[in-house]
Amino acid sequence: MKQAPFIAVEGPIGAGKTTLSSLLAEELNLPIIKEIVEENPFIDRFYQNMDDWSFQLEMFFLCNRYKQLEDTIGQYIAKGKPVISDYHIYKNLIFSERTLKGINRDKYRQIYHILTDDLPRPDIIIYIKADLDTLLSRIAKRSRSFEEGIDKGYLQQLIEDYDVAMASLAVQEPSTVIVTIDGNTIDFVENRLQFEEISAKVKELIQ
Ligand SMILES: Nc1ncnc2c1ncn2[C@@H]1O[C@H](COP(=O)(O)OP(=O)(O)OP(=O)(O)O)[C@@H](O)[C@H]1O
Ligand SMILES: Nc1nc(=O)c2ncn([C@H]3C[C@H](O)[C@@H](CO)O3)c2[nH]1
Repeated sequence: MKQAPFIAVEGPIGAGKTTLSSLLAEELNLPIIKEIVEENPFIDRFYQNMDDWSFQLEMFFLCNRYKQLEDTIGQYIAKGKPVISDYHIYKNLIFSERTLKGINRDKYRQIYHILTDDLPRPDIIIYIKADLDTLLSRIAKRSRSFEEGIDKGYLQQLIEDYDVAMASLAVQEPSTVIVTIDGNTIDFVENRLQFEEISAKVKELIQ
């Protein structure tokens, strides 16, 4: 593994990406890139009416993450500095393939590839897998107003989409190391020992 790895934490909604990446950033003394959530002007409306708001929402996420990734490249990756992010840019495609339809989906896919195909990809992906009940209880625990009443079918579909996407990334980007964590049984929030096992594994990979 190269000396200055680019690490991304991924998984479906509420899997614990921000929590785990923040803990790892602290433990490994890494700068962290977090996705923008609260400032998103479309997210409330999207959860109320996905058909009407998905294109605006997906484009907003894509533009934001593209800009963040450009900044991350300039500040860290191009300078050979390690960095951890609580998402992989590929998540745009995972969500948009599910929420968009027809011509909008085709156009979005093209824009996604134009913007991102030449950008560096993470060296390590930490993929947190969790089932529907676990995600629903974590989402409830976090208690964001716009996620109240989140559609279970949508969440279940995303769980499956993530599995397919990770398998496809393993083929598309064979040099990327994917570390899969069972978010149902591993409690990296309350159980220090379990967190340390994860951080030891990441340390081993980046040394
Ligand atoms: N493994 C875990 N064990 C116990 N609690 C957890 C675990 N992972 C996350 N949590 C809790 O679940 C909630 C959601 O976690 P977090 O916000 O990190 O998820 P996320 O994947 O970043 O969500 P989003 O997809 O919305 O960005 C938080 O309250 C967090 O403390
Ligand atoms: N549709 C859609 N596309 C995305 O790229 C995307 N990224 C995150 N989210 C949702 C999940 C959480 O509710 C909340 C915070 O992660 O925003 C997304 N929703």
